Amino acid sequence: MATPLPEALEARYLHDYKLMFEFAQSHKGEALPPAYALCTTPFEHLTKIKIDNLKVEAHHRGRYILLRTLTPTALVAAVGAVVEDEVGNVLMLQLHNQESGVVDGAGLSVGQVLVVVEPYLHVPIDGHGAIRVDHPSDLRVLADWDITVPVQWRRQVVESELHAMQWKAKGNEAFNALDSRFAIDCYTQALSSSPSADEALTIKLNRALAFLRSHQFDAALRDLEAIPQPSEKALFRKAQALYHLQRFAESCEVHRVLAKAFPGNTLAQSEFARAKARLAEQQTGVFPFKEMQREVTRRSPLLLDHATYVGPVAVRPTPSAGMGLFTTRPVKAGDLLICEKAFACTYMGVDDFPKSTQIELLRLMAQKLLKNSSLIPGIIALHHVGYEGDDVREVDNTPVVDSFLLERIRALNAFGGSHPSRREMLLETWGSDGRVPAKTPDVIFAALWPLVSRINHSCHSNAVHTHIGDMMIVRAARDLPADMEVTAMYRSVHRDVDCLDPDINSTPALNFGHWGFRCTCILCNDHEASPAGNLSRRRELGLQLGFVLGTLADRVPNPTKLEERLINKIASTYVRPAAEVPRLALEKGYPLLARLWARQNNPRRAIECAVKGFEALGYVVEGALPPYPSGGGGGGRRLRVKKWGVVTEGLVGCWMTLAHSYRKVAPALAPQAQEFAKVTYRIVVGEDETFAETFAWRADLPVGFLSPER
Ligand SMILES: C[S@@+](CC[C@H](N)C(=O)[O-])C[C@H]1O[C@@H](n2cnc3c(N)ncnc32)[C@H](O)[C@@H]1O
Repeated sequence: MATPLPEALEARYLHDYKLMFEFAQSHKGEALPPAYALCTTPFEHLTKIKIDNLKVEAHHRGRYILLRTLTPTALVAAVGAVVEDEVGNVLMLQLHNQESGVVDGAGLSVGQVLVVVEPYLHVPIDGHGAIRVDHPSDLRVLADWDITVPVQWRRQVVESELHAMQWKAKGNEAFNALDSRFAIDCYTQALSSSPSADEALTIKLNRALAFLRSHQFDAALRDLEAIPQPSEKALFRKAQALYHLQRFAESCEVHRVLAKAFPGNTLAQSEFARAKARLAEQQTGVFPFKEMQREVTRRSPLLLDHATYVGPVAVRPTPSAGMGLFTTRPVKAGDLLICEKAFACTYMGVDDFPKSTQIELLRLMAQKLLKNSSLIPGIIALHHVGYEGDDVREVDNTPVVDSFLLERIRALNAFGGSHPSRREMLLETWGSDGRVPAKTPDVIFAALWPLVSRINHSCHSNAVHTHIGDMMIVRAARDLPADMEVTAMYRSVHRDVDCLDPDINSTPALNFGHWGFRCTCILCNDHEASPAGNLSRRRELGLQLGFVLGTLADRVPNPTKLEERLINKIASTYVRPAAEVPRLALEKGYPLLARLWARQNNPRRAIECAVKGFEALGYVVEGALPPYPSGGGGGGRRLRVKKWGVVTEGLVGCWMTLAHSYRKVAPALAPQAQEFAKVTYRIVVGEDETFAETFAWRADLPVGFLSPER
């Protein structure tokens, strides 16, 4: 018989429950404990231990502890619950990286029986002690009928002789009550209660649906593939499982069979269309970018339903930076190299506890892998120098994954950020004058894009990654030959004023410590070779220029000699030519001056400044400066970027200013300049489908849209 929780202890539980929240507060933001191995010993070889025998900060290898929750689980920093052992000793349980069923909503209910294998009693310096479970597979949530559950802890009477179909009915009931975990347990019990062949098929079909709902797509497929002559439902569910595993070609194959056999299934038709759309994206790299941009201003969380496209790139070893990404054929500036759906992605409000996105991302990664072990090899192969972990994939016939290994992978490979890339670009071009979509929420995201994570860093990168929701887009930032290593910028150290301060004991190149490398790009090398006096002067003048330009931008433009003098002084702090070492300190100066001259109706000065702006960032632009052919036809004059420099958000507006000014003095060059604005926009925003609508706004301004026909 089930025993109720002892009433006499109620007051104490309440006290402990309160304690739990205090405990959670004291663990908030606590770093991970030292890495420890997950339990790889089969359960049958473990022996039981009680709370009283646990030693502080010890991992009790070869042991397990049987616990019952006295409170519901609650999520504060980690998931916590008060638990007791069989003799009524009480302790906190602190769970990490567990599935949503444990984390969300009601979590684990009161009276749930659990096993923690090889328990670890962790006592942080200033906090309360707890059995801490970092590896999700070290926690086993027991079904009521599990033989390990003591009789007095059983919550319901389970007749030992239920028939398969009675278990199935129980499973259906749980499924309808949205308890997928319990439903799966019941169906599994049904399958081991000697069902007839036909009954087994129905049970598997039902269990597959419960697996689908709890995102266990591998397990759903296993059940469905065991059905010899798949029914309409079986085919539909199989197509769904394959879709969610991003196996779109196979999903379409199954849909084709389904459509032929059951042409009247309209839901299947629309799902088939969805799978075909994903397959087309995967194969062609053509995405509905405009719609995606619209979606991310409307939706939260910003998770999009799209495929991953791998363009002309491949992962290969590099001479000194581990693996890297290389082009497989020549590409042009702006070409799409990758458009990747995140493996896992989490968003939080900017005011949330800053570490929580990282903690949640780790949990999502762990859960996705545990639920779909076919994905484990691809993720654990990612860069993780510094922690090896055990290479055990399965214990007691259940997939396992080392949380500390995943944490290392997260730390070295995941990206985080705030604004969507388009918003960054809009802010850069228009400032905060209302052009930024008002509804775009301020969020912090953290996500893992496994293929993009193979790209190594360079401060002068030849590719740019941008994102729309959880889709990461990588485009070439200059023309690249075949077999060239693709690089991207992890962190913009050369724009960070603090990094440029020679008095502070940091140089840009050293700012990659967390990733374990020292950057040797041309910018970092030049920075280290530059006299300290030049660097401090550059920083000081840069701050002055920022201030002057900031005030100018807000009022009626009136460029003066002051800005030009400051810009020239900054230029003189660089020793090597800009075509070799781009001058990032001048990133904003010339483009803004160009814009101001254009507003002053002085196109020639505007063109001069815009071109200087490109040159300062390492560009070699041909055909841009006078003399221009007379007669307005342009005489076949071509504007040509002979060499691309650093691609920045601000340069889109600079190209538009150039186009605006050409309209007055060399009209044939205007559309050409605008085309370069579009390529630059494509690189820094990820797509150019929203280019026209962005620049149609305030067409009268020097950075407004020009050609009415576009
Ligand atoms: C996101 S991973 C990049 C892919 C990684 N090279 C791999 O083997 O999968 C980041 C790691 O790559 C290496 N790395 C990235 N950029 C580098 C650079 N410029 N120089 C040396 N190592 C670099 C560092 O070990 C860094 O921790």
